[in-house]
Amino acid sequence: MIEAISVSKSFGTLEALKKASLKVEKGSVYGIVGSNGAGKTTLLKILAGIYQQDQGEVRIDGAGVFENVNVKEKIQFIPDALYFFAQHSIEDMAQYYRRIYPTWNEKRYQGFSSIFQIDRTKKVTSLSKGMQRQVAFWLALSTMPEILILDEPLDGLDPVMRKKVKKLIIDDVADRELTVLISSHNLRELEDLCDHIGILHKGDLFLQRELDDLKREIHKVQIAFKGDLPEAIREHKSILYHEKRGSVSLFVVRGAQHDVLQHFQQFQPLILDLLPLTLDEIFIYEMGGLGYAVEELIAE
Ligand SMILES: Nc1ncnc2c1ncn2[C@@H]1O[C@H](COP(=O)(O)OP(=O)(O)OP(=O)(O)O)[C@@H](O)[C@H]1O
Repeated sequence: MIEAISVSKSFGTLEALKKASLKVEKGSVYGIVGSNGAGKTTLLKILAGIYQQDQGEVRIDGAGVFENVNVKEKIQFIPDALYFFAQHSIEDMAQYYRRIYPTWNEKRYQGFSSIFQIDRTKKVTSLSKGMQRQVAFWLALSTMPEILILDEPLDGLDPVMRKKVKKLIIDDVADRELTVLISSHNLRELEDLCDHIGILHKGDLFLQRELDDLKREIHKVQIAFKGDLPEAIREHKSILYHEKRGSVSLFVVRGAQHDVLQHFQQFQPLILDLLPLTLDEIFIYEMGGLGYAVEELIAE
């Protein structure tokens, strides 16, 4: 289990992370989303034990992570900017990992060669960006990690490899309760993988929910009337967005489905549709509440 309790981190005068708290249960997949510069990488690096927090506590299975070798052996962190030793082939890197990780699984490493299909004698730094990312997953998953921390993990992978890597992660979560923390701007992808979502903005982890709850709590309403839109319809306290498209009005409203329906039905519309939002849309509307301009970003 990963726990962060009121964790803060500054770089000079910049507060990159402000009292962030989160809990990722064993076997759970937690996605961090946020605007550029929100503090996602900073948070992941603290949880992976690469940066030390200024304040607060970080615990992996109850123990501190910074400079704690026993804990770090259980964690694999794949950063957004990958690093490999300049002259090392894949096999040399594997040898390095074999020496460091007592949990290294040789059978798995050999077996993955049919998935990744890259010549193991090749120098890693001579490979393409996407191939280097494949190597990062190949090595990381061969150590049988208990915790996987991924920063923009699928960036640069082709669609087939994305699918294969996602399957490897999902299988490890199902088969051996791998705990995963992922940051990504690709919300469509997070939607496939995550059961929990946290939204970070300017160092503040301001919203955390189970993905299913998040989706249940916010709705897109398409509504049309014979005449004009009744003025009182806008009085629902949790309307996040409203737009008129011809004779149809679109509302994004936070609240329980039953309450939202009841509010709109009382005006006896000609058409009333309640639609689910994608994670992309939820992110855009929630960020809109924080002053981000949403109008030009609205998904259909
Ligand atoms: N080593 C560092 N030294 C100084 N400032 C830093 C350092 N690392 C991050 N920052 C600053 O901290 C803030 C958060 O950066 P971070 O990389 O964590 O954001 P992010 O959410 O991962 O962004 P992105 O989505 O753009 O990758 C930014 O303002 C960044 O400039």
